[in-house]
Amino acid sequence: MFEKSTWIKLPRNVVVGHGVLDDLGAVIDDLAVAGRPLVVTSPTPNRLVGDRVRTQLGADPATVTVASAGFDAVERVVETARAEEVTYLVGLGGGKPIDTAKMAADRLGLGLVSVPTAASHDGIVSGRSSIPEGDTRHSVAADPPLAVVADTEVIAAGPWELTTAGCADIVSNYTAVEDWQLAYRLQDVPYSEYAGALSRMTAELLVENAGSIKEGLEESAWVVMKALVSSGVAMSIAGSSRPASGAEHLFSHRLDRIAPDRALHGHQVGVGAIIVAYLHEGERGMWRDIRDALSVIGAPTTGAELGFDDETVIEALTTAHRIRDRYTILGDGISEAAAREAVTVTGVIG
Ligand SMILES: NC(=O)C1=CN([C@@H]2O[C@H](COP(=O)(O)OP(=O)(O)OC[C@H]3O[C@@H](n4cnc5c(N)ncnc54)[C@H](OP(=O)(O)O)[C@@H]3O)[C@@H](O)[C@H]2O)C=CC1
Ligand SMILES: O=C(CO)COP(=O)(O)O
Ligand SMILES: [Zn+2]
Repeated sequence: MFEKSTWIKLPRNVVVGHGVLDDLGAVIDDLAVAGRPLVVTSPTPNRLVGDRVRTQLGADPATVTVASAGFDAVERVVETARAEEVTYLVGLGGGKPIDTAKMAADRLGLGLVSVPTAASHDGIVSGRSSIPEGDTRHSVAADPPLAVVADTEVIAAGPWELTTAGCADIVSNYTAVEDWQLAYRLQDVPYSEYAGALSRMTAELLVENAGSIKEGLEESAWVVMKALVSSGVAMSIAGSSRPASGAEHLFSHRLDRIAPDRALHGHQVGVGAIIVAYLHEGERGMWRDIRDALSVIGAPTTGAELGFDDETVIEALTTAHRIRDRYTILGDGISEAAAREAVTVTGVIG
């Protein structure tokens, strides 16, 4: 029995490769979003490639530079877009400017072109926007970018830790799907076989190929970008972040509340995925494969590597279920003893 219609929103053009920044003008022509753009960027990406992007966008496009994310930055973009009478936005950089632009584009009812300079998490391609503000850290629905132009030469030249964070965000899809299936079985949460299978396959491929993802190899940026796109598509099919966000994301959002910006999103959810895989499957489960894949890539596998002491890790794990109304293996909360055992056995603390 069909209860409702499904509206799957996806990017129309996804261009990933060496030097594709120079194809941005052609990609935008193909989208037929004629008119005046507003570039939303942050200091480093603007310095690195801002002029190269602007030269392809016609006469002297306006630019908003976002130094830190928040609703005030979204408001600044909205006001500038209205004042400049722009017809589409270009988000240039990591998650901070791209998500700011995504939320502003949604408010304005305008299209967004995403030009990531870092493959740091799947928000750079997805229909989810996450603006850190007050106690809210998790994403909300937003239209996905009309197009994604990801230049692997630019991304590979950036800090390797941003790419390892993107890898870890993908690896965490494994436990996200486990949690989603659990919620389906125990709580009748709607589950999409297509989105679940795509998301799990994306995580498994990355775990299997972890050995070939290496610093200094541009191909690694290409592999990770494709996986991030795949994860974004899974979320679009699901119409929620469920395929890519379970208890490991709740744990990360809780860490963000305790200490914003101490560690990268992807690194936190990667460590969360080790713990959550153990909670799901016990000693003989997937947690070792997840830990080993993260370790081979060079992503953190312990609380200390994230910059958190043992007690903070346990506090985050025992309170993570309060972050949002999303059923996971954490249920209504796990005991301190269970949390301590999970993080000790997996080597996340100690
Ligand atoms: N929509 C979603 O599902 C999600 C959204 N998010 C959001 O994304 C944001 C975090 O994303 P993240 O990408 O980590 O953050 P940033 O956009 O802040 O980028 C991380 C750092 O990398 C720098 N940088 C970016 N590109 C390059 C490059 N090519 N070379 C050198 N440095 C570079 C930035 O410089 P500078 O400081 O100059 O900007 C910044 O210091 C948060 O605001 C968060 O809320 C996070 C997870 C999921
Ligand atoms: O980061 C995400 C998926 O990787 C989005 O998840 P949240 O909805 O938990 O913010
Ligand atoms: Zn994530």
